[in-house]
Amino acid sequence: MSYIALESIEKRFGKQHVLKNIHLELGKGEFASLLGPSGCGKSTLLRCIAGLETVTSGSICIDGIDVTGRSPKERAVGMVFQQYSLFPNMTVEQNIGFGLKMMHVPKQEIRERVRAMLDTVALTGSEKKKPAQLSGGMQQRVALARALITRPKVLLLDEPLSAIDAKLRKDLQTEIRRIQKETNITTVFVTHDQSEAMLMSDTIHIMHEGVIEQSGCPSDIYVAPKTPFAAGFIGNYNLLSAAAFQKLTAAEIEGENVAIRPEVIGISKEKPDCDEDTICAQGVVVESLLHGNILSYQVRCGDCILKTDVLYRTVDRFENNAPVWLCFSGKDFVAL
Ligand SMILES: Nc1ncnc2c1ncn2[C@@H]1O[C@H](COP(=O)(O)OP(=O)(O)OP(=O)(O)O)[C@@H](O)[C@H]1O
Repeated sequence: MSYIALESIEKRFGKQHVLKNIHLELGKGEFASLLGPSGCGKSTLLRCIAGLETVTSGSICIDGIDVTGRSPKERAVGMVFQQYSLFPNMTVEQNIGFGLKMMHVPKQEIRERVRAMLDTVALTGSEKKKPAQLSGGMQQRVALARALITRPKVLLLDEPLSAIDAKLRKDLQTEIRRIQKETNITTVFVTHDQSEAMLMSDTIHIMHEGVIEQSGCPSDIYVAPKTPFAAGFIGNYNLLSAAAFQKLTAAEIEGENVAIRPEVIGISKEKPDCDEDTICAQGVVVESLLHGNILSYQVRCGDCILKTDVLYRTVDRFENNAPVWLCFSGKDFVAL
């Protein structure tokens, strides 16, 4: 049975229809991401699960209990937001223990649970510090500890890493996942960053204009997007109309569109020796950009521009306007 089950969720703000017939199920201990661009309804959906927004229709069950009409407190959810929202005048340990104090938990027990939680979030030694003395990443770990200490049934994370700089953000992604696994807490994570969702999640739900367009494990979504939107959002796929693709390659396809990942397309000066399953097209380099160790080319082939990503490990680099050949396996494109 699902630990969290959302059935036919609709949410309207006046005339604006923000969530449309959302179905979502999570197993106990699952880490699910809601992934989508700004304004697609991710935070609203999370707030509906938390009870901070009421749904227009539909039902929400947590641990077998219908919580649709219940207050946030009655739902036993812990939440972490983008803003750290810690109490600035309290120490780290006071911030973490606050929820337990409100629940009138005995002082000795609060001390023990705070100590254990400091250990879980790797903040032992910082207990007497005030939030202003901590880095952004440390503050977010305090926020996480504060959300977890009351042992909620569900952890809801609303873009908790978006205010944190890139290097630290990578560390915290791994750290949050470690803590989530260690506590086995069922978690819904909102992000607009596809690589973050890929790295952290058991399941990804791609949202677009209030609808869940595709759900699945990260690798399945990456290799087999089901809609042009999913393909554009998750794998930086090349998207071509079927007609344009056929003109270019003469390949037989079913569907209206074709999606090809940039990294499956090879680029070379000469036409490569290839078997009948390989598709080759001649083109001209329009642009090249170096992203770390990945060299991204844009190549004009007929009426289309195709992106191709190659590992930058040699001194060879095609200049703009250089004539090139692109080739990829006939198995490596997705018809949508
Ligand atoms: N309380 C509200 N009243 C009216 N409209 C709202 C309210 N909350 C959200 N909306 C609208 O609902 C839509 C979805 O917003 P939401 O914050 O859920 O999107 P999001 O995908 O989380 O985007 P972002 O990443 O920018 O927060 C937006 O058009 C927003 O303006």
